[in-house]
Amino acid sequence: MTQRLTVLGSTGSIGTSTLDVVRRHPGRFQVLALSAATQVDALLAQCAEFLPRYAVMASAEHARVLAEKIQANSLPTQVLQAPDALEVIASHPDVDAVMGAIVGAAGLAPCLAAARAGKRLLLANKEALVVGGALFMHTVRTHGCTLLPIDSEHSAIFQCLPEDRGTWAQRVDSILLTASGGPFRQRDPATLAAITPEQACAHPNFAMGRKISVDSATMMNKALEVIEARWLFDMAPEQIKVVIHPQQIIHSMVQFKDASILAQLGTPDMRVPIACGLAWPERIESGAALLDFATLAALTFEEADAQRFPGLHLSWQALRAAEGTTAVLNAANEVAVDAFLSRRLRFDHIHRVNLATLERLTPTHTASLHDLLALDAEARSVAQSAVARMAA
Ligand SMILES: NC(=O)C1=CN([C@@H]2O[C@H](COP(=O)(O)OP(=O)(O)OC[C@H]3O[C@@H](n4cnc5c(N)ncnc54)[C@H](OP(=O)(O)O)[C@@H]3O)[C@@H](O)[C@H]2O)C=CC1
Ligand SMILES: CC(=O)[C@@H](O)[C@H](O)COP(=O)(O)O
Ligand SMILES: [Mn+2]
Repeated sequence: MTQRLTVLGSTGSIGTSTLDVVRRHPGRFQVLALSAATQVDALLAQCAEFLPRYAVMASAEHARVLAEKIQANSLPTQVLQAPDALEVIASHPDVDAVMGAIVGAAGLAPCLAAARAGKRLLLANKEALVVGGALFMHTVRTHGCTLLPIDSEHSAIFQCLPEDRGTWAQRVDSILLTASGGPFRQRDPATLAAITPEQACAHPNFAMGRKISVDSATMMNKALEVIEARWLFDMAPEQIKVVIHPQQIIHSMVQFKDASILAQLGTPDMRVPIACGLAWPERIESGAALLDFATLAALTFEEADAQRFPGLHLSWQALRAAEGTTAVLNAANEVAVDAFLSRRLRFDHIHRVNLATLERLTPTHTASLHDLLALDAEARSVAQSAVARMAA
């Protein structure tokens, strides 16, 4: 049966890869809704190709421009813009599956809406779990949502874990998240102050959005992924380990109680976990190249250097601190990365902003979406002040 799809963040790296997989399977998927923030012409082109019923832009001005162009091109798509338009397309009764590919905490409310509506939710937006993990997983469990991880490491773990979730506690010892180490894995830490956004965004294996690329360079991406794994797989913080594997052929591993390890391998191409999530439990062609073991170079592993990547350990610390501390860390990091990308903050000061924000703010209320969004806003304000102090 045709799967009717909403793609949140369709103009981004994950969004366009999702539509590339969809394009390869005519008749299997129907795109019901798409969303973007700023790229009007890219969304217009997607509307012309996939003819969705709805398109959402994040701001009224962008929505107005898109609506004019949709009309000028005689397309059938209705443009929506309202604070809750993303939630509307994420929970629409005619939608079967939602791809959560918005970057940052902005994706939390629509992903939660999809979970609350019991959708099949393909989750790339790791920040949604970092901000709202407990509430998010409670909503998934109580509303019949099928949650499928899209982040490559978590898709790998999902594929390696036994299907019967009830047996994990007896069978699984730990999770081994692999990390590339980013573009500065071998760079002298003393030279990190002069890093430019262009250098930081040059990921060794994946072409991704700018925010996650900077996170990979600081290894804050792996810190967010440790927190994401804690919630997705209900593991204690000490059961989640990180190992650098620069080639990113092994996408992550599960270590069992008997010392056996299962790993998932493949070409580093996000269309693989996306196709896996779109079709699960079936398997469909993704467009990715097959791994050629005859020409594959050595697979190597190393420990992350705490001096070069001081942010990595904040994940375990935040998970052990008061609930909501991971939301504070996420907000601080979003503010700091944005300041770095707009050349208002040094690369090596991203960690200092994160630390300063964590030191200033102890969360108290985290039970509802409203609480979490208020905490997110407060942490952003504290982090902005830290950025201003460091830039002065
Ligand atoms: N890229 C990758 O390979 C991977 C990404 N992820 C995760 O997937 C998510 C998306 O990453 P990626 O595709 O790289 O990011 P991109 O920056 O490439 O794309 C983000 C998408 O979200 C939209 N968007 C941005 N801000 C807002 C907002 N405030 N409200 C609504 N929409 C918004 C953008 O619209 P517009 O472009 O129109 O401005 C775009 O469509 C992130 O959480 C990331 O960590 C996980 C694993 C791998
Ligand atoms: C493709 C993906 O899932 C990204 O999270 C990517 O793996 C980044 O990896 P590193 O953060 O290890 O560089
Ligand atoms: Mn990842």
